Amino acid sequence: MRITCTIQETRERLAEAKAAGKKIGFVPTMGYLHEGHARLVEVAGKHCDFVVVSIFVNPTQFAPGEDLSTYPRDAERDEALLKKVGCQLLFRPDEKEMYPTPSLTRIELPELASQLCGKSRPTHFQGVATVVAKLLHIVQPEFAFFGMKDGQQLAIVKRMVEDLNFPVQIIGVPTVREEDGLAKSSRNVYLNEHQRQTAPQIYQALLKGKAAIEAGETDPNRVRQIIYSHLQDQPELRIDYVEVVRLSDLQPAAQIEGDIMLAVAVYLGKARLIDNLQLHVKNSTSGQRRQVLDKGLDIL
Ligand SMILES: Nc1ncnc2c1ncn2[C@@H]1O[C@H](COP(=O)(O)OP(=O)(O)OP(=O)(O)O)[C@@H](O)[C@H]1O
Ligand SMILES: CC(C)(CO)[C@@H](O)C(=O)[O-]
Ligand code: BAL
Repeated sequence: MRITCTIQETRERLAEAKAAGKKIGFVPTMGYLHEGHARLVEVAGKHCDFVVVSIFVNPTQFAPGEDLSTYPRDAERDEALLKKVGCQLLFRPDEKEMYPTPSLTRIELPELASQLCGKSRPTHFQGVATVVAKLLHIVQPEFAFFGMKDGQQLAIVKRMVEDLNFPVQIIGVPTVREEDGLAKSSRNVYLNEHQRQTAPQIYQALLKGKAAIEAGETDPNRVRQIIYSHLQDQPELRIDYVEVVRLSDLQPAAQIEGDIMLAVAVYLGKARLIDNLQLHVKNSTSGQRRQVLDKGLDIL
């Protein structure tokens, strides 16, 4: 695995790979890697023959008062994990390399970015979209891989790429979970033992919402209420939001039909945790049971 810290050297390595006919897959991350990231790299490796991972804790997606300065970092462990899972190039720029001067260009998708996490993190997705655009321009991959755990981020990146005709296909990868259902996340390290025991209730709440849909619930507000009250029963959790939205535009779903997302954000101790279920619901027309499918890996 090669490691680059500059954009120029990254481009040189990529030019060599492209000249050798390699198909480039890209996995952008903020480091402190876990099995969720490893899965993205493995999926990328199955479909591409040169996998690039970036590690950059992007300051512009953190608001003042958020956890930029305490965001967990472990460069050596990250390097070892990436070598094991088959990354060919690790791009690890510092802030000066990515922002030699403050960026005066910003990419905004206000209709998508103001929903869900955007209500408590109003500048977050502008930072994400802009840095992802920069990274995609630097790496110019054929495929880029993002986790479905960050469902709003995935929807925003997909839409940006479509609207601005980036020559890349964005692939969503299903959420990797701990055995007890908690979505793997770098921020889980903020949880103390007791909070860690409570955290799987987030997934349990989402599963209750899904079970209600499977049992025939047709009212999105009722599904939302079921998830909400399960979370409310957990004394340590503070709910940021519970929403049932359409995946296409992240607007509240008017009905339980088609591609929808049950999405949750909670505060638990020092951590703000998000999770979601992305479902495809096919309502029956002639008395058959409704079909509720988990949306899987995007078809490549
Ligand atoms: N459990 C997971 N399963 C699948 N993909 C994941 C998982 N966790 C993170 N990812 C994906 O890895 C990529 C990099 O994410 P990031 O480095 O922010 O990790 P994270 O664990 O989500 O961190 P954070 O705790 O800040 O949310 C994103 O595309 C994200 O969706
Ligand atoms: C996509 C990303 C690397 C942009 O900084 C970040 O938001 C993340 O790790 O999900
Ligand atoms: N994976 C999301 C990055 C963030 O919360 O800043």
